[in-house]
Amino acid sequence: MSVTIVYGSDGGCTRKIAKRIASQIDARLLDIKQARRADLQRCPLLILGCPAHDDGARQSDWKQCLEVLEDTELDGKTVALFGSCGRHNCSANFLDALGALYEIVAEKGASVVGFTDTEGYDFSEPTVVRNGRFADLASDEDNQFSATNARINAWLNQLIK
Ligand SMILES: Cc1cc2nc3c(=O)[nH]c(=O)nc-3n(C[C@H](O)[C@H](O)[C@H](O)COP(=O)(O)O)c2cc1C
Repeated sequence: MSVTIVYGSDGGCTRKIAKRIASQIDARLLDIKQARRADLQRCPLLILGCPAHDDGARQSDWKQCLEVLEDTELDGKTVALFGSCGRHNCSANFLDALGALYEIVAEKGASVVGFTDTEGYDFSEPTVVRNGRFADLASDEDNQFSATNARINAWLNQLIK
């Protein structure tokens, strides 16, 4: 299956996770700064990666380039989301950036796959929880980086199915 991973990253954590995911599946890797609508449009499985920055806001490149995603036809497409986040003083908005991306792709008719159990995470009010689970791969690179590989594998198993 053709897979495209589009990510944004300020500090490199999300890029690192994107590379780990790409190394396990046959995926094309694109920074959101370089992505064009056709890149997002032509793959059956689109994976979007975004860290939480500034009180749960989307990372800066995702803010600037969001129209690429907004202009893409996603009806009937399969989309998976992943994010890196953390910082002890951010637990109230842990993964909010992903919640906003989830809303955009779901409203455009995409089917979101790859959910993660919330057990073991430190958070209070995440907007990306759906039916009691994170609607994405949630990586806490600041506090729980040793758990990331196992979380990637469990999430990828759902996507590959
Ligand atoms: C300026 C700044 C603001 C952050 N704000 C949040 C936040 O609101 N919520 C959260 O869960 N994590 C927050 N974090 C933690 C980052 O999401 C985490 O370090 C992530 O791995 C960074 O990804 P990147 O290296 O790909 O940019 C923040 C980090 C920084 C540097």
